[in-house]
Amino acid sequence: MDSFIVQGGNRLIGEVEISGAKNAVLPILAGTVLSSGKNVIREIPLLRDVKVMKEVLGTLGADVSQENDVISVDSSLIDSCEIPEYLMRKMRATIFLMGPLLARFNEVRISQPGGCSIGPRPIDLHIKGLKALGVEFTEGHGYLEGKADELVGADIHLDFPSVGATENIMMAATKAKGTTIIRNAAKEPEIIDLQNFLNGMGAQIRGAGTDLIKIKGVQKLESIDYTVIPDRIETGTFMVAAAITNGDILLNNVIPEHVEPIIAKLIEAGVEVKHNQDQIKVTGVPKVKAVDVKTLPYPGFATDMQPQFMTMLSVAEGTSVVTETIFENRLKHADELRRMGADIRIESRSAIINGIERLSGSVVEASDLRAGAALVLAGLLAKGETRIDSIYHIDRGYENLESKINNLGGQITRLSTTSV
Ligand SMILES: CC(=O)N[C@H]1[C@@H](OP(=O)(O)OP(=O)(O)OC[C@H]2O[C@@H](n3ccc(=O)[nH]c3=O)[C@H](O)[C@@H]2O)O[C@H](CO)[C@@H](O)[C@@H]1O
Ligand SMILES: C=C(OP(=O)(O)O)C(=O)O
Repeated sequence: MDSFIVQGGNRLIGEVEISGAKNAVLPILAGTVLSSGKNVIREIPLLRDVKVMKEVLGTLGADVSQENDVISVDSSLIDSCEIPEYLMRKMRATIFLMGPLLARFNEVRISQPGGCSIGPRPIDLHIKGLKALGVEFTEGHGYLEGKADELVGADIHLDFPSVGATENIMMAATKAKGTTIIRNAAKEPEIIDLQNFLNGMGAQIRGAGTDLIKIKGVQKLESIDYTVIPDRIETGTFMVAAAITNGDILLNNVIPEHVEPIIAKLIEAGVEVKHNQDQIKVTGVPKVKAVDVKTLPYPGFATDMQPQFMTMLSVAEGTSVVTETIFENRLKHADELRRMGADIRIESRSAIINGIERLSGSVVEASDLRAGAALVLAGLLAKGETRIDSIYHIDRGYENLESKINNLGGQITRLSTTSV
């Protein structure tokens, strides 16, 4: 397993190009199963999760090829509706295949998906929605099988605006008979991107981005050439990097509207943020001010930015409270930040953070993707050297993180297992 060695203390200054969004590209790649032709998806970020998705599509029978940031998926030869257990457990996003496979074959065979250790991540809302469309599920020997004579549109109320359940139901309903309505749907920008992608294939979906999505079933979906949106979490991570290193970073290829809650919190913390249509400039300050953060479904503050903010607030002026409401166990990075000297106390789902002068370099472990990103940020502002182990989590969701940071004047090196 690789590790990062980060030398702290450098100001990050310059320009960075934001990659395509992991959370948009994964359901979109799964959605290519819905057509029977050659699909081209552009601005693909080079991530471990994308590699896994390509492998899954290949196992189903698709012909998948990649040149730089463009992936072609010829889904005409897909002839299987079963995902092997070893692939299912590699990441959470394998679950996105459930809707498209059901739409295409009226059948699917999967096991529980894997993913970061941030608390239990049930799939009951996905199942409940798909059942409403007429799918019957049976479970046994670690596998879950779904079958339907045909998918029929339904009126579905989600108990919680789950991103994945909204996307799975949207994809399953594209070819269902009649109209499906999803109420209390998730409103994340990646859902709008999925709607745009599916409508480009000929689907009839309206309402993504609001809490009511209407899907009128169609008989056939065509292949498509589609470019995914930029990653708002990578964007936010670099914004925090500028803020905490007293840096000055111009972020290119961004959609400022998607990071409004992050911009608002940074400004509240005393950081200067300016933007035009597709660029954001963040200028840090010697010391940020304490702010309280509570994660909520979009357009609330993203849970995927909570760990990075915890790093920032660990050196803020004053006391901050960070409350995680989306995932049950997503405060583990507090333990690692404490190893670096942070003063953080956990009370239930909140972290009470007394800002200290400076973190100190240490050996820490990434427990999940964003915890890993938070530790990289911590290493950048710490005194001395920080070693971050288990960075395979970070590779799931950040394209070339070390070279992007080094280009801005940071100092990160990757050590492979043999040299650690
Ligand atoms: C690939 C992808 O897009 N991942 C994102 C997606 O994950 P994901 O789609 O898994 O997140 P959800 O919105 O579904 O989960 C939010 C909450 O709902 C619960 N839940 C979800 C489904 C279900 O059937 N039952 C249930 O109880 C989860 O346990 C969690 O507590 O949205 C999360 C919340 O913004 C982000 O952190 C992830 O980065
Ligand atoms: C939790 C995350 O992703 P996933 O849902 O793919 O595990 C994340 O991106 O922070």
